[in-house]
Amino acid sequence: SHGWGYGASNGPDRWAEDYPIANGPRQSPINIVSKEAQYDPSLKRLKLQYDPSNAKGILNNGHSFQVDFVDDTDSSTLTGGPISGTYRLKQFHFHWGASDERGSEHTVNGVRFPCELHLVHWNTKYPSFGEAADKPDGLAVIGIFLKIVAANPRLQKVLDALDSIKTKGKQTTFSNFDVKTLLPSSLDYWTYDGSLTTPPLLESVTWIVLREPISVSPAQMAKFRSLLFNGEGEAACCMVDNFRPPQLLKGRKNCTLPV
Ligand SMILES: COc1ccc(CNS(=O)(=O)c2ccc(S(N)(=O)=O)s2)cc1
Ligand SMILES: [Zn+2]
Repeated sequence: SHGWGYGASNGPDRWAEDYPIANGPRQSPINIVSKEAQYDPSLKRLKLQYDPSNAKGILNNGHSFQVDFVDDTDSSTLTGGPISGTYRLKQFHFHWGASDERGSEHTVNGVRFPCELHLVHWNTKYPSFGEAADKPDGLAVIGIFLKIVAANPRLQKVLDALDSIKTKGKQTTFSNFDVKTLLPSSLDYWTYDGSLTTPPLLESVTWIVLREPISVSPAQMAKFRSLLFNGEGEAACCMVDNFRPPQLLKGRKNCTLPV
């Protein structure tokens, strides 16, 4: 397996060999130090509108699984917050650990969560996602922590679909899903300029990390861990620990809290 991954031979510590930007000035994720976050009165509140009919499919991409959205209109968008203009929802996916004490990519005051949800949006000032993906203001990703509390019924529809995409490359239709149901009650956030957390590690992401986690149960976490990194018929390798650890700030403002 020569491609990048999360194993000893192809994991985050070796990505710089094929993707030198891994050592760049605005890499993600980072550790968020809440007391060092500065207020920025110019920041607005997040405005999210998601149309359930835009949900298209669910795919095991060999690194995580993602739910893809139709993004040819402005019906599922992110506006406000730290960004200007309109960003369209492209997909959402998760990162998680082999056990509950790790799994998130961002950390808060050194605390790791068992899972982190990423809602990936692209700037409509560019003609397409592919065109936006390598621009400094091209993407905006909302990060939401999952915390072991109780079962989250809003996750169930996603988790129930995992049985049919167990191995790399498998996908199935996934329609009529309301992303708003995955949001916590507060949309307070930290924000900073960063990158994709997987290769190609493009430094094109305005990160918006919500302060309030959503809940997940141990049984639901076991469902995430039932996925496989490998393709059908290959040696089984559990899809776990698919997270990049926090990267150096390199002079960036730690984070800026909303008004
Ligand atoms: C131009 O070629 C390209 C451009 C972009 C990609 C990445 N694909 S992607 O946007 O779905 C994401 C990867 C990682 C994400 S994270 N964990 O930071 O939210 S988002 C691949 C090929
Ligand atoms: Zn991600």
